Amino acid sequence: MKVTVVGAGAVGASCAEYIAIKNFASEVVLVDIKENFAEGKAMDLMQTASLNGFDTKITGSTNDYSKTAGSDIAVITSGIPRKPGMTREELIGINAGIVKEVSSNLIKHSPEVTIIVVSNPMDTMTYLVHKTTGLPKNKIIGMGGALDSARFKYRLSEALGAPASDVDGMVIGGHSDTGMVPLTRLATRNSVPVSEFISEERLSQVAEDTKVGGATLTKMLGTSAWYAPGAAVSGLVQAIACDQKKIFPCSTLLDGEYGLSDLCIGVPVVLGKDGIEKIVEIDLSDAEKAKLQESAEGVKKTNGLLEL
Ligand SMILES: NC(=O)C1=CN([C@@H]2O[C@H](COP(=O)(O)OP(=O)(O)OC[C@H]3O[C@@H](n4cnc5c(N)ncnc54)[C@H](O)[C@@H]3O)[C@@H](O)[C@H]2O)C=CC1
Ligand SMILES: O=C([O-])CC(=O)C(=O)O
Repeated sequence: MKVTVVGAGAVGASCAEYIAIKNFASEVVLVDIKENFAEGKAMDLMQTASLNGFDTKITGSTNDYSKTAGSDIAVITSGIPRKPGMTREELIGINAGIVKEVSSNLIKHSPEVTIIVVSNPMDTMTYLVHKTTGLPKNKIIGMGGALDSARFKYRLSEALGAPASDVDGMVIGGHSDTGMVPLTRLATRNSVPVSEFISEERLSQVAEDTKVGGATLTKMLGTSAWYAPGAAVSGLVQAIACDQKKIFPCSTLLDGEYGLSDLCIGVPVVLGKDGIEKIVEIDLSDAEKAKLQESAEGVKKTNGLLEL
């Protein structure tokens, strides 16, 4: 299993590290445009192999895509992150050009690749990768919901005074400060609806804190987060590489599912060796449907800024 990670910055390197530590891939190739940067990150990570006990071979390349040839999975993290006070949508001007170029380069050398898109604004960048590569829709996956759901579980665990491992919950919709739809109605603590333990008011606060999870960290760190994003990407890569058939909310091209079409947005999907093997349509309440619809309108507005 060969995995390419484009962008050896904060998220790309974190993602490569988690993939290596989980020890399921034979090879990870890091690519960056900055001279010797990916090579340096790869060397630093390889020097953790004996310490962390993994056999994955990590190499780096300065924009030489021949080194990525035959990749099974590629992750696109190249592009600029936001600074405090910015929205993800404001990154489109620079990141669209980068994502377009990177995805074209990837498929030249790996025509069968499955691409996971991370660069923001992620739902729109995922749509752009469809338009650029023409890959089948099961092979293009946007990562946002896996991270947002992890943040939802973190906030739920805080509110419940319970470990995150005792909590389950999912966030669908666009990966934006206003577009996320945390499914509070379906969140559980060890199979018991969380509404049995906390008030509606507290649950609404959990949902609001979840939606601004990325912005909150950007304000604290001066740039956006990387540990949880890297871990979330590694979970998607592992599900595909190991054919796990796990459900994650991912941004995928919709064609009538949830009453939406011609956009990529976060909905639950089954991930396995063929990438997105199924889009799972769950019964949403009228209020949840309305929120998803509103979120989709936001994503479509951002898609409208693309020069296709
Ligand atoms: N979808 C999600 O849930 C998340 C998305 N992000 C997004 O991921 C992206 C990366 O974030 P960070 O790693 O924090 O940024 P970073 O600045 O640390 O790393 C980005 C890297 O991309 C490289 N790069 C730029 N243009 C390139 C090109 N044409 N080819 C190859 N490499 C290129 C840069 O040299 C840099 O090393 C941002 O757009 C950020 O908003 C970040 C966290 C979560
Ligand atoms: O907040 C950002 O800009 C980066 C991101 O998408 C996240 O951490 O959720």
